[in-house]
Amino acid sequence: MWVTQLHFDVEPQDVLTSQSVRHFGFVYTRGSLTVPFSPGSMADVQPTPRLVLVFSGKRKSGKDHVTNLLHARLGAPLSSILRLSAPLKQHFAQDHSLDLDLLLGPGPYKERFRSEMIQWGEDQRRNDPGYFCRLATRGATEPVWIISDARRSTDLTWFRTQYPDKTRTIRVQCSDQIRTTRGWSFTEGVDDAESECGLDQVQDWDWIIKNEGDTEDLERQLRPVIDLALKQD
Ligand SMILES: Nc1ncnc2c1ncn2[C@@H]1O[C@H](COP(=O)(O)OP(=O)(O)O)[C@@H](O)[C@H]1O
Ligand SMILES: C[C@@](O)(CCOP(=O)(O)OP(=O)(O)O)CC(=O)O
Repeated sequence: MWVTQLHFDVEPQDVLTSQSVRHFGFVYTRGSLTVPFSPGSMADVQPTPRLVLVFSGKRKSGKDHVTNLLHARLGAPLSSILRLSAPLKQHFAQDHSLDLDLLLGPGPYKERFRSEMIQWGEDQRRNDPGYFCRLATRGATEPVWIISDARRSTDLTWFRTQYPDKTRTIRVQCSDQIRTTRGWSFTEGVDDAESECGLDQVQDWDWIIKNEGDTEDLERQLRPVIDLALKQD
């Protein structure tokens, strides 16, 4: 087997906790990583998408609904949905013996653990604000990335720093009344915390999508996003 030396500008903790590295044998010395050279191990190199669509919005605004619709319109070979909360939930489910599928779904199960997950995620981000961005995107090979759930300005900064010419930001909005019909109720410590309010002051969204329930209207609003994604292919 060939062996190649790659230099990474990372800390040991970063490498040792990454999912992809767990899948491949390696020898790590500070600042460099020796990886068995195989097509699989190339997934470890930070990939370069052609377009990064970063969505955000308050809970029950419909981020998953809107990004699922966009993904359906663009198709799987062109795009993939990447959730920043997925690696967070995966770690959290493992540590606390929880049902990962239910945590990932839209139902009430995840709400029972939301505060704790926020806390746990913030502890990880304190050392490394890009931790979940990097884990969520690692190994993604599709040209168009649909990031479904930015929540903090550090999330936007991470994508804009990594992919300055490729990142576009989209805010999903709807009234609190409609969010309530979707199961939302105000929870202290969640709806007034950074997880939900961290991007409230942002003004320079590339698009704002009003997701108030009308599918035709939603499709119309997504048109310029879809056109951009298709044009870049
Ligand atoms: N435009 C819509 N039409 C019908 N149902 C919707 C629409 N937007 C969201 N929903 C539903 O509302 C619930 C919350 O939406 P979701 O996409 O999970 O929100 P978020 O990811 O922002 O928390 C889900 O059950 C979803 O199917
Ligand atoms: C701990 C979280 O990652 C949980 C996010 O879960 P979801 O992304 O499922 O939430 P909504 O879709 O907005 O309802 C939040 C965070 O602050 O990181």
